[in-house]
Amino acid sequence: MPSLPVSDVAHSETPKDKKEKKKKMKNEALLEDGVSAKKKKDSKKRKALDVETMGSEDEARSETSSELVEPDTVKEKRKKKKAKVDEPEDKEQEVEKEDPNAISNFRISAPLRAKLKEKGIESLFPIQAMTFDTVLDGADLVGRARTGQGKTLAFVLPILESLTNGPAKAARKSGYGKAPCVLVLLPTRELAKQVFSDFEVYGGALGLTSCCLYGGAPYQAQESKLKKGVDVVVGTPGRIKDHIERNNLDLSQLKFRVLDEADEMLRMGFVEDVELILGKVDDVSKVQTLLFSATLPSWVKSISMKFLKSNKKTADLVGNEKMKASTNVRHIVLPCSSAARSQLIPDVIRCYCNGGRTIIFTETKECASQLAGLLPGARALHGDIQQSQREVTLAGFRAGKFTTLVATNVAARGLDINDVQLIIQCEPPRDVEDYIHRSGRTGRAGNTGVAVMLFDPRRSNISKIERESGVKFEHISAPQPADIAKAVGGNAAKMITQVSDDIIPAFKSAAEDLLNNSGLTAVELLAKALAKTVGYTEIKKRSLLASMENHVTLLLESDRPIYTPSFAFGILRRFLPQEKVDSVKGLTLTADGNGAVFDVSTEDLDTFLTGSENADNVSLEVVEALPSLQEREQSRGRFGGGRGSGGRGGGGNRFSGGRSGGRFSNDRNGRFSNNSGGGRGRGNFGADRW
Ligand SMILES: Nc1ncnc2c1ncn2[C@@H]1O[C@H](COP(=O)(O)OP(=O)(O)OP(=O)(O)O)[C@@H](O)[C@H]1O
Repeated sequence: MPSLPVSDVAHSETPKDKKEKKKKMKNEALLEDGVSAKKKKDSKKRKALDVETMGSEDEARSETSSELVEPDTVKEKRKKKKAKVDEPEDKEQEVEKEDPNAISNFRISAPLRAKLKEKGIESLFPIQAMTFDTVLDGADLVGRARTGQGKTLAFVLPILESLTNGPAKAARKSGYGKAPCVLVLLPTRELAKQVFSDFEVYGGALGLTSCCLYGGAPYQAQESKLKKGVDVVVGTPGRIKDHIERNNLDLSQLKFRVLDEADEMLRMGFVEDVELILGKVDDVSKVQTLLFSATLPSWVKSISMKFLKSNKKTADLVGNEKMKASTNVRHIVLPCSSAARSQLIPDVIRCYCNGGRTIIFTETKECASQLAGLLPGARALHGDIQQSQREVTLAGFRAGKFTTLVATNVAARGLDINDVQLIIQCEPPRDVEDYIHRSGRTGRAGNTGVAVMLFDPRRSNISKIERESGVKFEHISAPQPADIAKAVGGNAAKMITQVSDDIIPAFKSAAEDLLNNSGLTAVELLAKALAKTVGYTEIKKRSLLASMENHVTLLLESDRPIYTPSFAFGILRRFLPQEKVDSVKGLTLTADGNGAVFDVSTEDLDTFLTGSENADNVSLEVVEALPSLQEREQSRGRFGGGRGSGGRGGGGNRFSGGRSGGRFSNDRNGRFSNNSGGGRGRGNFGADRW
């Protein structure tokens, strides 16, 4: 474990000092689970960087795999080795003294250091600092850190150094037609392109060449790059396998293989392709294998034993920490029926996106297309969209040409897009890993963000995700007009004050007419102008339960506990005609077992309230905030849904943790099979979902 104390600055602070200090504090705050937390939790030293037992206890005993530890001497050793790379400049020495993670403290050569600085990177993030020497010195590695904490550079930097100044240098071939020495496998095309671009930028600084091989793009350009020869190949398993089978790709010279987002790649059914690709290396002892992800379910750890050497190292910045999702993200849940989603989402964006970008995740491709069509200015990204269009869409989103992307899980993993402030999940995902990765598209590299998950209280169960991700969800209800006005009013005012004064004369007489003839005060008129500026011209009251427009939420209580929905409906029938009882939406029991809440149309509100006044021992009132509600699992289990007290059987598939359909499953022996029955898993796996 690296010993990375951060010393205080004793001398009087220069502006540069202040900048460094600020950055350092930011990183410490961001990575409190990693490095600075260590300082705080001296007594619990091993908690933050916990050792992951690889496979079963027996397996672990038979292995020599170990967690990363950094004895005191390593830092000195690192300094000596670094001195061989080149001499530090004076100012670098200063930084080095202050910040043990400063890039000048690592064996990073001058051109790479310059490139990092050009990109604003002056010190390594904890996962990078922790694994740099290990990878450079030749070990296999399993690395886990939360989303957005820099896992990509954790493998890119030491690999590049190894190839140019380290152990792999001697073996590296050069010249026309050279076979690659690095192979990086990723689950999606978009992610492959992103990682490729890091290799291009940083590898380019060291004279190394890279290419990206992914499906949906023409073969020819990829073939000609391979023919010319490259140092690094990044790609998706299916296309890489195709190139191997076409004899375009020679893996005999490989020095590094990287499985990024390893669990997703294997879960998607790429396991056969991955095995075939990794099996192309004759002498495994000469190749280093690195495996990274923010989530490493136990079955991935088992499979890693097959691909990685027995003396592999593990760097786990999540470990046994309860919180597996990003700690920089505000995790929120909001009840909403599927019918109300498209009306609600624009207001959620208004309230929470803070002027930045939003990614909305849907469960199916069809939903993504439909929703993108309904939201002004939004575009869809999913597997049925042609690759060339996918690239245009993502490039447009990155460039800020539009600010709302509606995507399937194809965008859930790894994508690093600047200024994504808000993630909306239209319903709880099937797996906790999906939740962790989707919400991790915001709150990256020290920034903060908001992840809002919509759920239908009658259908979804969020407690499994809460339990397994360690997230404590903040419960909110649909933004009401006052919330929206508050959230966007400031923006609107800013937009108005930014309009040039030169424009005033042209509109002055129209403004005077309005003021004189509208019957409204100047403030009232200005309020209208502000609302119009941000496109909000109607007051729409929403229900709290299903977030439906022109509906309100009522709480029903009686002199007896309400244990079942049918009991609640029975009470309503005592004072309402059947057609009104049938119009009730989303009836859900309260957690205390004493009441039920439901939505009714504002038109029917009077009928309901008057009816209840005439009924004995019944109380009915409009609620402004939702009480705690029973979850589906709880109400069925306790009060007779016929699924047993665990609430997990039968239709519990969605949250059962079992992997349905063509998903990857593992049996007790740690052997893996793709239930879809052969073929490339991706095509068979959840065809409507990606
Ligand atoms: N040392 C560093 N200093 C500043 N920024 C960094 C550093 N390392 C990486 N970054 C930036 O942090 C962001 C997140 O990095 P990266 O995409 O590698 O995260 P990740 O851990 O792989 O996330 P995910 O699990 O979502 O794939 C990127 O924009 C990257 O450029």
